[in-house]
Amino acid sequence: MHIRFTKMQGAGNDFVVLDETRGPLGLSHAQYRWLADRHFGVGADQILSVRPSPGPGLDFEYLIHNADGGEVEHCGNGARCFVRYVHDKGLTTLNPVRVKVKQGEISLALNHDGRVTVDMGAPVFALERVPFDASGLVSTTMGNVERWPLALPDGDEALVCVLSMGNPHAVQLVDNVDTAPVLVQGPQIEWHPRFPARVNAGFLQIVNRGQVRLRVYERGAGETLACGTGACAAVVTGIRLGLLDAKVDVHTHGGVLTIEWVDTPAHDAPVFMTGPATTVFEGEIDVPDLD
Ligand SMILES: N[C@H](CCC[C@H](N)C(=O)O)C(=O)O
Repeated sequence: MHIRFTKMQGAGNDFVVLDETRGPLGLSHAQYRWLADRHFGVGADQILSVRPSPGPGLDFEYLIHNADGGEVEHCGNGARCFVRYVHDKGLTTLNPVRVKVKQGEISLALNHDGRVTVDMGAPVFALERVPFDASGLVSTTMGNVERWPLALPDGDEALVCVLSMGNPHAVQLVDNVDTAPVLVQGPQIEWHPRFPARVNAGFLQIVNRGQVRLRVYERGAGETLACGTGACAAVVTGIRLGLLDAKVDVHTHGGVLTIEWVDTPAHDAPVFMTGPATTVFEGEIDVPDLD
């Protein structure tokens, strides 16, 4: 299948963006995996599909597939690239743009400084909605959030806060992201049996109440240079731990994301993320028939 695509990146998290507004391409999971492959395909952390509005009050639908081919609920850096794409391609002049994602609806706005602000929706802490199996575990509480001891191989343990930003996240505090065991614990946490849908593993270093450093080992993609939903999950966690203020700059290997969240008694206020979105190149490619 011959397809056109746009390569984009948001804080180094990179994407192949497909225009499916005239109809779905009908790609298989194996073909998504091939497109994301950095040796045999184009190379990307995720594949984003732009689809027409599914109904009233919505301007577009947005599908996300991880590099491993699996479809997921949400992608924050991808959302910023999405709104840049639909404006640059002349698919809309609306600003903000209301978009249907698997997990719900989000609002995306292009700012005058070229950055993009996304209403990422509210975090979800109900364990069954992450989902996280806490059976038999005893949590400890810090600030007003529970931390769960995850048993890892070789007697290791990670103390994680779990939440959903539409997609699942497990966030732990580390002294220094540069020396944190991201590439060892990352896959161990991603595939931990207590996460039946797997999970994105965040490693959060608090610099001060307005600055953090973050590395994320992403479900279905491995460590990425930045993770938008991961940045939201990390800041929400830090605020609930009592360690962060309501507006935080998240320093990732790929750039800086600004996250804003005002905690309320119900902890259900929306999270706002602002950051860059850049088109790298346009291309076309023959995708092999793969089931
Ligand atoms: N790997 C994530 C999806 C992409 C999230 C990330 N790229 C972002 O910017 O939020 C998951 O499986 O839930």
